Amino acid sequence: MQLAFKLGSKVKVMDDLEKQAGKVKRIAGPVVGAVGFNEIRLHDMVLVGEAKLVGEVIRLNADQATIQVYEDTSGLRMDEPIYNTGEPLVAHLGPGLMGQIFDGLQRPLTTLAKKEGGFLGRGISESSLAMGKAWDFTPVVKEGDLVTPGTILGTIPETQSIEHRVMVPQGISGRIVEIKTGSFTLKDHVAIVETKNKKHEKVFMEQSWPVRMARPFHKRLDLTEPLVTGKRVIDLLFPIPKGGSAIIPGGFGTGKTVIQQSLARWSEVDVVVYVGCGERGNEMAEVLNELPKLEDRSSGIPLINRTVLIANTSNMPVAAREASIYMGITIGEYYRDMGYDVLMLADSTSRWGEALREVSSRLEEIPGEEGYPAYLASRLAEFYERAGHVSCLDTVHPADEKSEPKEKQKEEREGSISLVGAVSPPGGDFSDPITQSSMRIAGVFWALDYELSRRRHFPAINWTKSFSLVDLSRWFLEEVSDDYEVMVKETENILGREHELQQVVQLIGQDALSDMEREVLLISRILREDLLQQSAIHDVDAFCPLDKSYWMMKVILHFHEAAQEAMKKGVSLQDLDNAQVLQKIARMKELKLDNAVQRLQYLMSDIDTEVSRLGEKMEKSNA
Ligand SMILES: Nc1ncnc2c1ncn2[C@@H]1O[C@H](COP(=O)(O)OP(=O)(O)OP(=O)(O)O)[C@@H](O)[C@H]1O
Repeated sequence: MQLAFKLGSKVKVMDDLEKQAGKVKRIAGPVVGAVGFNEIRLHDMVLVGEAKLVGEVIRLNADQATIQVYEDTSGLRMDEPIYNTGEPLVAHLGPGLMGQIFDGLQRPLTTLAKKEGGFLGRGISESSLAMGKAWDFTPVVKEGDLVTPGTILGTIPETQSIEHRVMVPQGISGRIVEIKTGSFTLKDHVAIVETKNKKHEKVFMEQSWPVRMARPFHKRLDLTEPLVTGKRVIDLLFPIPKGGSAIIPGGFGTGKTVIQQSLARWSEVDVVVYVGCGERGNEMAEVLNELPKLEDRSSGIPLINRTVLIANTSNMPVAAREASIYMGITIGEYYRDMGYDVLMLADSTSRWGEALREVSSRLEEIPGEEGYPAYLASRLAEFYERAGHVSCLDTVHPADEKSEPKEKQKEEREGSISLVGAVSPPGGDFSDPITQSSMRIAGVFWALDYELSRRRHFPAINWTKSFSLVDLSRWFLEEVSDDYEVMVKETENILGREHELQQVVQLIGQDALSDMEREVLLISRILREDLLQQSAIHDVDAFCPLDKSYWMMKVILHFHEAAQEAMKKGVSLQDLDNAQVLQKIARMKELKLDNAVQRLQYLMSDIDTEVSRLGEKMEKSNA
């Protein structure tokens, strides 16, 4: 019997594989035990049963293989065959990824939905990338050039926003003996490389990579530049560096999804990979419906042109959630290797951890904290460590510039992948193992607060519980202002003082505070309401550039300074609280971006004028 299956871009005829098929001997939900393989390796991808459900070997024990099945195993019977593909689970990487919606196994959901109708059955196979589509390839190397893995051979206009850079895959290096130009499909080769031992290797526009393995790069670079998100509370107080990782833990309805969506829309990155992992179907449907409609801030081009979506809802088999995270990061790394800044969003890593827990319990492993496997922390670390700012693998060494010193020939190509993982701890309790383990690994922690979200303070990032461990002060100093750090420290101090003073008020009452202390409460309220609160749906305020954020903070602190000076001279807190400029401060958020900084600078002098008028008024009434 001839069987064929299609996964990724490959169609495999299974004649030979059938001879070495194993047999189902144990079924426990998504975990299947099998025997009878001639040859099988850990992490080999297998097709289970007559339905050819996709699975992966996760344990080998004498002649027994344990398989994690990524599809629903209902109806699977004992002794059904299991075919070993002999390959690990790979991501198929090439033009056509942008704008796609995949499942965790990189099956293109939109194409399948058109083909199969609304409901997708089991064992469906479909090419991840459109194999028949023609792409315009323009070479950037010429015959005779020496190339190594990672060298860019040519470019393809993949979408309006992304120029796809075709790279030499791993394992091929040598001299270009043929380079094509024109329109080709993924089945056509675009170059031929003659290797050291005179073998001619064809290079295609598509390559594959095992999802569980990090893609290689030349070297890791320091994290020195912030990833500007346009969210004031993040950019000013808890910045994430380009190539860094952050977690957003938060209870039900605290705004995890809204933050992730606005990060996708507004962050200064070239490519976004959004992995919806184990979220409710209707929530995921909302994301899938809304993201494609959004437009890019600067270019106005639909966001979907630079976004890849991976959808894995809570009603899909748990094991597939595990794969979706790795699939997402591998696609992200591929674009990083082209020299892009990539942002990967995972919503939510808790659901991913739950999948690990479920599979681990079916494997009868000794449970760790709260039933999670003992390797939870190391798996999370492996995942977050794939974030980074890197110098990409080798670039071109033109044949005709042999005399140039080697360093000169190498043009450095840098790329970054920043990771943001939402965590949904049960009951919003941050002591759960996933929040705790992720917190230890990620350098940035944006703690979402139920109380703040209940008071409609969005983004509900709690400023006392959140942190950013990365020092980006030098960049801010050079790129924004030399008093940037002082301003941020002062803002943090005032917010911290408010917390202490509130505790005093709760214990002893308002009367226990001096006027100077009440002024601190006034300023902290202004900081909270007029600086940190920022609606994700406001026309102007949804995105706040760094210079506007800085000047807004500076204006408030300038008022604070002026108010304190005036109070020392006898101006009352009540007069300051009623100052006209406070209304202007409250409307700073709405200032249009084109002249916001200038208007904020004028506001600084308005503050001086009004506060000194209050001083004069007070002197007159005293006289
Ligand atoms: N930055 C924001 N600006 C304005 N409104 C917001 C913001 N963040 C959250 N909200 C409001 O809070 C609601 C809940 O947010 P969201 O769905 O993101 O929470 P969640 O934490 O993802 O919830 P779940 O636990 O259900 O996944 C939103 O529908 C919106 O009304």
